[in-house]
Amino acid sequence: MSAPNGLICFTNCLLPHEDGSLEEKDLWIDERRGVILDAQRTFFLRKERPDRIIDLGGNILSPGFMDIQINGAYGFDFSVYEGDDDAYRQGMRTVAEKIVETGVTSLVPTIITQEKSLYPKILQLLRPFTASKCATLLGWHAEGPFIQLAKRGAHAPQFLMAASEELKSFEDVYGADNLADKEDWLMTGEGSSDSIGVRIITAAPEIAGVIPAMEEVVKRGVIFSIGHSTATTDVATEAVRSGARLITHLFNAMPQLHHRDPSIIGLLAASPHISYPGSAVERARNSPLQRTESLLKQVALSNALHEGPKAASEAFDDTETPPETPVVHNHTETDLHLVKGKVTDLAFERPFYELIVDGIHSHPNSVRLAHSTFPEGCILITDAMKILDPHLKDGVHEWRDGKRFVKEGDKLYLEGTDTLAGSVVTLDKCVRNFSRFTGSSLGEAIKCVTYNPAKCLGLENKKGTLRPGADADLVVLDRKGNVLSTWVKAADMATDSPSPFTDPPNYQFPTHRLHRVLRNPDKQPIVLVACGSFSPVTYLHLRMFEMAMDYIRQNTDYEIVGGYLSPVSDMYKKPGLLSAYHRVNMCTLAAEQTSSWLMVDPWEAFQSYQRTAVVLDHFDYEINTKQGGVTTADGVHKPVSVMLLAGSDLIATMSEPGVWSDADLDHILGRYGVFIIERAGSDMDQAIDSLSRWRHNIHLIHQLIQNDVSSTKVRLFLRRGLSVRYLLPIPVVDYIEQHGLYTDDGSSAAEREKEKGKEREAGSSDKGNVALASSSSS
Ligand SMILES: Nc1ncnc2c1ncn2[C@@H]1O[C@H](COP(=O)(O)OP(=O)(O)OP(=O)(O)O)[C@@H](O)[C@H]1O
Ligand SMILES: NC(=O)c1ccc[n+]([C@@H]2O[C@H](COP(=O)(O)O)[C@@H](O)[C@H]2O)c1
Repeated sequence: MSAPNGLICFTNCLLPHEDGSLEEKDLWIDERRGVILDAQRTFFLRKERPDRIIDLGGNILSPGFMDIQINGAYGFDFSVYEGDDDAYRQGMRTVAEKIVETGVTSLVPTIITQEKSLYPKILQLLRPFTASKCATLLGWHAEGPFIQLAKRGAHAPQFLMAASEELKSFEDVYGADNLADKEDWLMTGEGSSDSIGVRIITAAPEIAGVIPAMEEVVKRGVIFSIGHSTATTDVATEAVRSGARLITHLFNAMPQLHHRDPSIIGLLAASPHISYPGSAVERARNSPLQRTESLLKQVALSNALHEGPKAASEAFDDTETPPETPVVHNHTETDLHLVKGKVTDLAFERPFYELIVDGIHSHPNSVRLAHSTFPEGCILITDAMKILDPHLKDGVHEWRDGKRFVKEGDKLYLEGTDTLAGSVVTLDKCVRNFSRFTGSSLGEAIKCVTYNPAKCLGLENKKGTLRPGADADLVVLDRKGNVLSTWVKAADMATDSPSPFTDPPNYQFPTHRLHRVLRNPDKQPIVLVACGSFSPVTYLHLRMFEMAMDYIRQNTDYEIVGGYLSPVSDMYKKPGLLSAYHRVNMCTLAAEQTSSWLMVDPWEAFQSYQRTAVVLDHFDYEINTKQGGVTTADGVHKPVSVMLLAGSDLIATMSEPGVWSDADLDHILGRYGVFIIERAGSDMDQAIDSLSRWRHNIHLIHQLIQNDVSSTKVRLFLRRGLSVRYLLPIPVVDYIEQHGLYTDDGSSAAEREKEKGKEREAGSSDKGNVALASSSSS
């Protein structure tokens, strides 16, 4: 028998291709590594078979959706930082956990114009974030403050500014660290190392200093997006030539299409005739920015003198007489096409553009106009505000700075104004709307929330795609485009499951030895959980808890309120693994008869294989959610920290490729933490070498009296008829004898071979003299 390989095959489904077509095909993923596999290689070359085959009943299996502009959701606003880092991180986590119900598996949190001093702090907190059962937060999108007053929408006018010192102004505002070169940027962050950091800045290119700063900022890996702007065609074109790659919420907060000066919107149909000689920065310094700058001054003056912010109407540019059509600059005379339908390839790379397809921010005709002009650049976004929550009712809601929003269906506006302020539409609804508004297929609509945004961000090998090696972020949709389930890095988010865990029949979480009241109210309560085969349980397994107890008492602020052995499921199929029934019985005898505080939880043992991250979630759920944690003698509730207890050999496997997924490691070591017991033959420092980013949550405990008893050696002794007394608790020895366990009977020849291989390894290692002892006695 072999250990489960974690392979899942989705079958009977339609897969979207990157060109927008749909094809009936299977998809293979690797649950342990959280990635998509090359089905041909896995099945035919590696001759692997899936552990699980999931029949999707003819539904669509799409890459997970990506939202590159979202201001908040589920009550949390990425733009509001109230001085508490933990509260902010918790808000990020809430959004990441809940947004998966809308099919979104990665997103770029967006902050609108802030008071200057807040940027460095918030952007630091918004470094990439991955955790189990959560969508990935890819980085940040900063909209403002270098934007056009006249097109500010809901941005606070007093915080808008010009970039008079060009690059320095950008560094002053966002923080030089946050604008560091992409190679350095993540090094100081707290995100996981496999994070792919995304930084987007929305700015108005006509604002003084923006274009001159742009080339350097773009060179450092930041995506530049044109938005909240009154840029003329010349200026907008200049911005793209200087590196702008995206247009922020097309049609909104920009001049409307004018045939003589189509401005930003016109970039979607950029003509091959557009061509400018000279350096981009020089051109920018001498370019016709004066017109827009003088408009900016006029508006600022009118604000100061008259009615305040409202004076700058969104439509003010429409009252301007459009200039003459700019002169065609391309003088090269080339042969013209003779073949119908052949179009000149543009040297000018048209920017991607965002569309809010809620039926409110843009008319369906406009959506269709944009998409049919440049389908490859189309990206759907929600631009959602913190009240985005598909379960929320219509009404008035608090925003910030004493302002309030009104939500009417998918429409959201500032109370007492007509100003649209972001949206409350979900991205899956945008996909459905888009398909209906444009008449495009569902596959083409999916492309606008998967492949197109991924390509814009340069992530098309990792996200928004079904390419082998990409993250297994997936959404199952019915043929109407409704989300049926969402997977992040191969983990099923089970969005519609009422309880997060499946319990075995008649299961009850053991609490009879859990201390409900802390002895010392100043300490933090902690529960230790040891996961393993326990085939059979040895004295060392039990001593691990005693060693941890001594260490915790002497070195930490924790107080242990419980300790649990959690035997692994039979599905783990490790050589020498006796049935869960016997392993749980032996652990129970050992705990109940030799310890005053240890318990055995059979939850993991009596069901299909559960990853350790999920097992820790289960303990957290039982102790903190269901039991409500513990209390102090004064009745104050305290949540209990759940921590893994493991030997250094187990922790060493965390650096082996393919055994633990990155998301699980982040969950186990980032969210929970571990106490590691030194084990002969497995160097502790080496074991945690690649886990340094979670070092604060990793505690190393040396064995002061070395004991290298292992279950493998015990099984070997039993097979040879040798005594195992004083290696295991006596009740366990008696149980083994009574039930005739660990003889060769009952296991297949193949299993016996594997087991013997393992025993040979154990015997020949310097861990002990099993081979010697057994050969001298046989
Ligand atoms: N002698 C030991 N020293 C330190 N840790 C140990 C020792 N024996 C077991 N452990 C730890 O106990 C936990 C449960 O281990 P497991 O049940 O797999 O025991 P094992 O003795 O390693 O089993 P096997 O020999 O079957 O591989 C693991 O975290 C393992 O590292
Ligand atoms: N990805 C995972 O969650 C993962 C990987 C390897 C081992 N484990 C756990 O480690 C424990 C001990 O495993 P071994 O008995 O193989 O040392 C088991 O409980 C097993 O479930 C978990």
